[in-house]
Amino acid sequence: MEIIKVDLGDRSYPIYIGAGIISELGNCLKKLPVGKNTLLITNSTVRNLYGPDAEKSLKEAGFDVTFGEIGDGEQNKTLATAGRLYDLAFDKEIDRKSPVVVLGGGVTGDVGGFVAATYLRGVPFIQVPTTLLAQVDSSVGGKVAVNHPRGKNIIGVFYQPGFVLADVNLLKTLPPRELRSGLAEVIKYGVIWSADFFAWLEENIEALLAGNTEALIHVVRESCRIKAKVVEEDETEGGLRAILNYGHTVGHAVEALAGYGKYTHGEAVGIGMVSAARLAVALGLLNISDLSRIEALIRRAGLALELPDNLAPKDLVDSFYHDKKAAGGRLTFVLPLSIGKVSIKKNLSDELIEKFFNQ
Ligand SMILES: NC(=O)c1ccc[n+]([C@@H]2O[C@H](COP(=O)([O-])OP(=O)(O)OC[C@H]3O[C@@H](n4cnc5c(N)ncnc54)[C@H](O)[C@@H]3O)[C@@H](O)[C@H]2O)c1
Ligand SMILES: O=C(O)C(=O)C[C@@H](O)[C@H](O)[C@H](O)COP(=O)(O)O
Ligand SMILES: [Zn+2]
Repeated sequence: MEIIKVDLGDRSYPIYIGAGIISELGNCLKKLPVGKNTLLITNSTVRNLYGPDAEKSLKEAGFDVTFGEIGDGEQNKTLATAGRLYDLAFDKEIDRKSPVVVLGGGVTGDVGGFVAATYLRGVPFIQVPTTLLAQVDSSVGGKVAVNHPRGKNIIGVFYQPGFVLADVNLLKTLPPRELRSGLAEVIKYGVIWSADFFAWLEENIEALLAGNTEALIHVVRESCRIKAKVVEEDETEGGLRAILNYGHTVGHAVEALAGYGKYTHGEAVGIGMVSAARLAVALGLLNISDLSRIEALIRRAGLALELPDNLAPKDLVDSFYHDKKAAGGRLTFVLPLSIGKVSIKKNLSDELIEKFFNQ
């Protein structure tokens, strides 16, 4: 089992990475000063697949387990779902020492984490990510949230987990579409931070798509290492952390406008990364050959490059103004300057953005 540390003072925590380590969940939890009464939040799909393994490990380590099951899909990442989990937590006498263990993809992690952060003003919280996207991104860094009908992750807080346990063996049952979706966030790290990692992905994308264990461990490790560095420097997105939002201004707009669940988060981010890279080329910030490499890798990952045909440019641009990076009515875009380097642009005129997305 490998360990990557997220260094945040008294909110520091380990990310455990390996193949076949779900059996260690209970032992890892025993190291923390928590009570026995555990709420295990998962969805119907993941409960059938891995609920028994997680429950067994927790029980063998002496924990009592209550399952909190949510519906599968982005459309369930709502305050109503959180409300049902609060009711269950109350009924099961979850107290300030009771660990909330979240077993699932980013949807379960975000809504379960939001409940852990807000119930009793915060109870211990553990992330057991079961999708590639959740292992490389959503389980790390403490952004927890639910959606508003008009915008992604509009209601949320920063709340770090006690640890993250990423078992890549769990990815063996992941539908291919979800593996591809996770690769979008993986490619993001190459573009925003590391030309070497991007080049490694160009070499190994087929192995990843085939579910090769060593390749998956490598991407989970490298992605978590990069995300940890960014979060350590800027936990609550005062500045640098916005680079993790590369592709998300357009991506979040596509998800919300198409109706939650039509595009996966990764699919929408893939389209958003291409749009932002093309905007960077139009502004003379990025050269065409880097754009071509970004487009080619996203295409090879099996992801779409183009915005949906039926999406009205005006609706798209309007939704940019609700992006969390927008402030004082001004839009912010994360634009690549080269592979491995991005810039957070706050001074782009509204006219320029409107013209670009209307063409
Ligand atoms: N908090 C953050 O920093 C952060 C970062 C990135 C994304 N997100 C959020 O994460 C969400 C997307 O997460 P996601 O892509 O994991 O989607 P998801 O949670 O909906 O999971 C995708 C699908 O895979 C299924 N699944 C999960 N694990 C499985 C497994 N091991 N085997 C088979 N099926 C499995 C799920 O039931 C679901 O149907 C979005 O809401 C996005 O906004 C948050
Ligand atoms: O951790 C971050 O910071 C990110 O931006 C990671 C993103 O991949 C993730 O989708 C995040 O939830 C988006 O954040 P938001 O603040 O734009 O909702
Ligand atoms: Zn994302």
